[in-house]
Formats: sequence, structure tokens, C-alpha cells
Amino acid sequence: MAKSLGHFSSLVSFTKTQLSRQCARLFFRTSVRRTVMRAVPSILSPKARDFSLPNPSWGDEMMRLYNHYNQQGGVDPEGGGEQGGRWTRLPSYNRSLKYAIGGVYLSKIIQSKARLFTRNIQQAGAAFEYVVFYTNDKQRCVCVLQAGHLLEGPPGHVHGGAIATMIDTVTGSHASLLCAPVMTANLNVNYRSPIPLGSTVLIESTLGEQEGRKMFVSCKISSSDGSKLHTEATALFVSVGVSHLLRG
Ligand SMILES: CCCCCCCCCCCC(=O)SCCNC(=O)CCNC(=O)[C@H](O)C(C)(C)COP(=O)(O)OP(=O)(O)OC[C@H]1O[C@@H](n2cnc3c(N)ncnc32)[C@H](O)[C@@H]1OP(=O)(O)O
Repeated sequence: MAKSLGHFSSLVSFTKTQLSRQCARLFFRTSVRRTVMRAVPSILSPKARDFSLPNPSWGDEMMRLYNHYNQQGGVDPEGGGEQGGRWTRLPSYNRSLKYAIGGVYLSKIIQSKARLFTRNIQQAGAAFEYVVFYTNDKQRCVCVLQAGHLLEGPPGHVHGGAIATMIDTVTGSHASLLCAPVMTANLNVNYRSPIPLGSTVLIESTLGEQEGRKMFVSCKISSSDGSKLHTEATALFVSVGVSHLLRG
């Protein structure tokens, strides 16, 4: 009896081991397949969503400014003239496509669920709705931002961290246009007047000095008609090698 119970328990434990191995294999195969099936189209598909294009959540002021800057040959409202006075829209995706296509990051990105912080809210209009334009000489960028209801800090106004995030994003995108990849080494923010939740504002980024790997950028946020200054900032970006990003 004891012997047959011993056989039975060995059989159970053998079966359990086999089953758990099979389960592990099946789980591994299924989860890898799921991950690959979900990730590959969004990384490799030529139809990755460009978040810088209008969507139905964009209000009248957002659309007016988008059309203003997006017009072919639209001119700099501050009179930049021919040189650097025309604006080009910067496409915006929620993944680091550039490096994924290069291959170096492919496996790392497929296995992660990484998404760009400012582009990961599913509900259109709820958080950061923005589009960045840059001048031909890449000395200036302007971002039109519509700040959604999930960005609240003080009641009825935008959170200071969300403001800093947008400054980092715009100045970082600006610096990346000139020398990618870059990392923010320093960011100084002066909050001058609160930004009403739901409002549309302009974030302007201007390239300052460049010293070797260092790029100094200044930035200001103002109301869409330019009458009110909300925020001023300066940032330092340092260009890094891809290996710096892989260090973890
Ligand atoms: C299209 C794409 C869309 C992309 C759209 C998305 C854009 C979003 C952009 C977001 C960007 C981020 O948030 S990045 C995430 C936040 N940042 C980080 O986590 C960075 C963490 N820090 C680091 O990794 C490192 O400290 C670095 C990379 C900043 C610098 O390290 P390093 O490469 O070893 O260089 P290092 O020799 O230390 O410094 C180089 C030079 O910079 C100076 N330096 C370094 N740090 C500082 C500092 N805080 N303040 C002053 N100066 C500094 C040094 O004195 C030196 O000057 P000299 O002696 O040469 O004169």
C-alpha cells in the first residue's frame, strides 16, 4: 500500500513537473507571441499613429494655432523673415521608433511596455494635447499645448510637474533635432502665472549656446494671444552615445 502510494505520489509529482514545464513553455510561447504580435505592428507599421495631428478633442484655439503654424510657408509671428521664419510640424509617436528601426533597441523595446510619458493617455483631450513646429534653421521651436483635465494641480489650474514635463519635452525635442540622443542635465523653471486647466498656450523654445556636447535652451510659456507670461525656463541638454541609454 505504502509502495503504491509512493508510486502514486511520484507519478503526481512527475505529472506536475511535466505540466508545469508544459505550462511554462505554453505560457512563454503565448506571451512572447502576444507581445510580438502587439508590439511589432506598432513599431514597424508605417501607419504608426502620429499624435501631432488634430483629433476631435482639439478646441477652436488649438485648431486656429495649428492651422496658423501648419500653413505651407506660414511665417514667424515675431517676424523671423525668410531665415528660420517658416515652420515645419514635428511628427510625434508614443514609442522611440527611431532607435527601434535602427535595430539596436528592438528586442529591448518589444519586451517592454514603454511609452512616451506625454503620449500615453488613451482618452483624447484628457491630458497633453500638443504639436511642435520648428524653424528651418532649427534655432526655434514652438509648441501649441491644450492642457486637459487630468493635468490638474491647484484647483482649476495645471500642475507644476505637468508644466515642467512639457518644457522638458519641447526643449528636449528641440535639442534632439540637432543632436540625438540627448539627456536633460539641468532644468530651471520659474512659474510666473498659473495656467488655467483646459486652456491653450504657446511654448516657445530657443537654442542658446552650444559647447561641445552641451546645448543650452531657453523656453517660455505664454497665453495663446501672447498677453500673459506663464512660465520661463532654461535647460541644459548633453548629447550622449546610445551606450549611455543602455547602461540602465
Ligand atoms: C525627436 C525625438 C523625440 C523625443 C521626444 C521626447 C523628448 C523628451 C526629452 C526628455 C529628456 C529627459 O527627460 S532625459 C531624463 C532626465 N535626465 C536624466 O536622467 C539624465 C541623468 N544624467 C545623466 O545621464 C548624466 O549626468 C548626463 C548624460 C547628463 C551627463 O553625463 P556624461 O555624459 O557622463 O557627461 P559629463 O561628463 O558628466 O558632463 C558633460 C558636460 O556637461 C556638464 N554637466 C553635466 N551635468 C550638468 C548639470 N547638471 N549642470 C551643469 N552642467 C552639467 C559637465 O560639467 C560637462 O561639461 P564640460 O566639462 O564638458 O564643460
